[in-house]
Amino acid sequence: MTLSCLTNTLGDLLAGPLPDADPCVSAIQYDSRKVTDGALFVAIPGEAVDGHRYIPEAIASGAVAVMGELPHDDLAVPYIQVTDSRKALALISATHYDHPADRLTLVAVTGTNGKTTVAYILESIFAAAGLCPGVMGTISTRFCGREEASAMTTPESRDIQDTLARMAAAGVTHAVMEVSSHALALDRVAGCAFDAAIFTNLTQDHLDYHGTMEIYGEAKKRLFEEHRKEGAAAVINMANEHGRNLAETLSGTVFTVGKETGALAADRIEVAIDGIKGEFVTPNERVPFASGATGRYNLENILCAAGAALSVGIPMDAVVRGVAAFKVPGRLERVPNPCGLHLFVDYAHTPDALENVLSTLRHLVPGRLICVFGCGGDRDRTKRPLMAGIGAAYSDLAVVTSDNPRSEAPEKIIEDMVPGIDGETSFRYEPERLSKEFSRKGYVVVVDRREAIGLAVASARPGDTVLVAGKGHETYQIIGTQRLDFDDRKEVLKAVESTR
Ligand SMILES: CC(=O)N[C@H]1[C@@H](OP(=O)(O)OP(=O)(O)OC[C@H]2O[C@@H](n3ccc(=O)[nH]c3=O)[C@H](O)[C@@H]2O)O[C@H](CO)[C@@H](O)[C@@H]1O[C@H](C)C(=O)N[C@@H](C)C(=O)N[C@H](CCC(=O)O)C(=O)O
Ligand SMILES: Nc1ncnc2c1ncn2[C@@H]1O[C@H](COP(=O)(O)OP(=O)(O)OP(=O)(O)O)[C@@H](O)[C@H]1O
Ligand SMILES: N[C@H](CCC[C@H](N)C(=O)O)C(=O)O
Ligand SMILES: [Mg+2]
Repeated sequence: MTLSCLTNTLGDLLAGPLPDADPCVSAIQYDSRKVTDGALFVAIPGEAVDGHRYIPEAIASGAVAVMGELPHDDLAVPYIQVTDSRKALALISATHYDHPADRLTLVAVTGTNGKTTVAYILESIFAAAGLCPGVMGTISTRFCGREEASAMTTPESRDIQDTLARMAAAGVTHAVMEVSSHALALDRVAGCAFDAAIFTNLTQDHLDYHGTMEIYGEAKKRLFEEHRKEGAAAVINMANEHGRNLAETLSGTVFTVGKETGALAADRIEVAIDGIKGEFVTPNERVPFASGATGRYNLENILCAAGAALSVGIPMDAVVRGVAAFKVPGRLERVPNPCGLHLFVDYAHTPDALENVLSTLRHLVPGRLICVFGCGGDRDRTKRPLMAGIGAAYSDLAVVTSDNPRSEAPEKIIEDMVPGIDGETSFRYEPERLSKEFSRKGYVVVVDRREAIGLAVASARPGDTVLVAGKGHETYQIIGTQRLDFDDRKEVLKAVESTR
């Protein structure tokens, strides 16, 4: 495609005169390290570094044109100045890949918690309907039997368009994307128009990036205001106040879920440790359903996915079969063991998620509840005491440990957490003083996650429950700049083996 075919779509984003030369562009890159012969390099002023610095490197690697925000009149290749590099990158990428979003039925899901789960449920529903699903999200990008582990929940715009084009070429008919608030704030989904957009919930996370809950909420709202196709439904979870407010303020088609008088609700719900059953209620019918996922919050996820599926024309019987079949790795994943313990691994890494998963287990399992958890480094610090408070309040024993410390000192992260624990109701045990017979509700600090899991398992009696929270499907632990092999599911089993 020629450079002018790409720049034609930029309209108001153009900030300077277009160059006379019109080379053929074979690829678009925003990272100079990936530039090869014939590429257009888009320089992004980032938070860590300024992409404009890498223009010489990109040209040396074969870039035939460059786009960026700063003025440049001295380059060896044509230069296009724009007002917003990220937005321009998204629009030209959509053009370069020939608008793959238009060749698929594309559903987006946003919200603080539940995106990955909803994406798995929708994938299962699409498959049950005999369609060919594709998914882009936290765990992986997968379609037509291929699966690539994800580096990000929502990739950069160019990579989204590239993946959607590969999906469409492979025969994917229905794709679902998790859309993070970072992606919305950084225009990664500009150039995508969705056939349905789902809102799960909005609770505290990512304040390190967004600053306030209001700004965080505004970022999420952009999905519904800017990225829906004409007539596409906003599928809104009415079980929380943010959802109810959003449903009121949005124009266009709003498909509410979880409200008795709405488009889709649930009735006669029974929540047990091995799953949920009940009836879907629409204005026209009542249909029984069952799922192997448990917890009220998963009922909300099921309703969100089912609502989106119905809104894009999937029949109810396929919805019910898809809901019965889905499984999400690392989300209340049971670890079978020979010791009579109830062992679970879950990805709860926000206060709301931890509260939901702990209160679910609290109501459904007998015996004592032991929870191992930490907080990620280089992420929202203000959630640390809140998570610690919740972890200790709901558990008989909270084992406070490290998650992914990243560049922070693990001990410092724990220092931020511990003040959130109510010392009146939770006794601080020293690790060496803790025995299986601990009788007072309390907490213990063990910085090393492997040792923390070992202590939790060693402290449990048959019939007790151990929840290892925060890392779910992750198969690594990030300490400093090292990414070390670490899988909570394997670590729990190893701990069981060594205490037998
Ligand atoms: C806060 C955030 O999202 N940052 C993203 C942002 O980084 P940035 O603006 O700091 O970019 P930068 O590193 O300064 O680089 C600027 C430009 O120079 C380029 N560059 C850099 C070096 C070089 O040698 N050559 C070169 O061309 C880079 O490719 C980039 O285009 O743009 C980069 C390029 O697109 C992203 O890689 C980076 O994601 C980082 C890795 C990240 O950790 N993001 C997380 C927080 C994130 O997005 N998470 C959400 C999930 C959140 C949730 O749980 O809901 C996600 O969607 O994954
Ligand atoms: N609807 C929900 N409401 C509250 N908590 C939830 C909900 N669904 C899942 N959770 C909790 O949040 C955790 C993360 O769920 P999930 O991976 O589906 O969310 P996500 O939005 O994709 O998260 P991330 O942004 O980190 O990728 C789960 O392990 C569970 O503890
Ligand atoms: N997408 C989330 C994942 C958090 C996972 C948790 N294990 C942590 O490292 O904090 C984030 O980057 O904030
Ligand atoms: Mg996710």
